[in-house]
Amino acid sequence: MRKFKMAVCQMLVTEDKEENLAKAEKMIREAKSQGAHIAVLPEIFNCPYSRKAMVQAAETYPGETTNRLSSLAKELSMYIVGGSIAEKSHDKIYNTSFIFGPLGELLGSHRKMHLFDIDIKGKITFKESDVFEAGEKVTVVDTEFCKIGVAICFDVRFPELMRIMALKGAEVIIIPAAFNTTTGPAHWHDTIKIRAVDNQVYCIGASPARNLQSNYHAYGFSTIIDPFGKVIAATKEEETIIYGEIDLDYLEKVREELPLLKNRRKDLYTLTEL
Ligand SMILES: NC(=O)CCC(=O)C(=O)O
Repeated sequence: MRKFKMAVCQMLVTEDKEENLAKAEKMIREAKSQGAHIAVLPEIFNCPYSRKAMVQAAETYPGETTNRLSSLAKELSMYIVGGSIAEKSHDKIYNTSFIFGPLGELLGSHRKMHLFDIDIKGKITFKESDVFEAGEKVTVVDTEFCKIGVAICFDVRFPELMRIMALKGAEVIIIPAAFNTTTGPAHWHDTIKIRAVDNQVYCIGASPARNLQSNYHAYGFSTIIDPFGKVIAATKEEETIIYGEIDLDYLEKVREELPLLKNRRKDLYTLTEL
């Protein structure tokens, strides 16, 4: 199939894990009823984005959250990009996205590679590395439609990672994220857009809705951008689902008409991973 429908579930995440899992399920069911083939959840969707909550909610794989996502993917016969959760592995915790196919099978998982450690004076200080270890591999999964790259939030700021995914064949890059109200307005829209334009991919940014009861105020503004940089779906802070059609023939046309990937000077520069 050269065209398929993507749903981004911008869910409101609360302190109640069961409530979050039920909300995710409800939104994914709604996405399916609207004809979506792939549903995407936001970064850390089963608990608040805080050190204490993430440590408490951490689960091994397989575990409660991933079992539920896998069963739902199978029942609905759809792809689910499970945002991310705190994944416990041995004595470490990772910020991990689990991706399930329509048989409920695990297609891949991405452990956030770049941890969100920032200190913008008087605005926002966050040290994700107090909780998480960084992941070490680039994630591109195969689906019946195309290859899909998955990276998590702060990862999107590293253009080499996005380029490697495109060079590994990704035509869609999905970014479960939770930008904040300082860097969100400044960088979220432009960063997602330029990653789509540079790599001539569909770029999908999936945020939680903004919860003013929580200590960390997610920016929201989930979006789907096409390979020419056009916003094909977007929202603001509220809880909602956005939908967009991914058209692989259009992507091919953009790549033919504006041949960026083809015209790289590999004789002069290269990425060492490839
Ligand atoms: N959860 C995150 O990685 C937040 C990233 C972010 O807000 C940024 O500015 O980058």
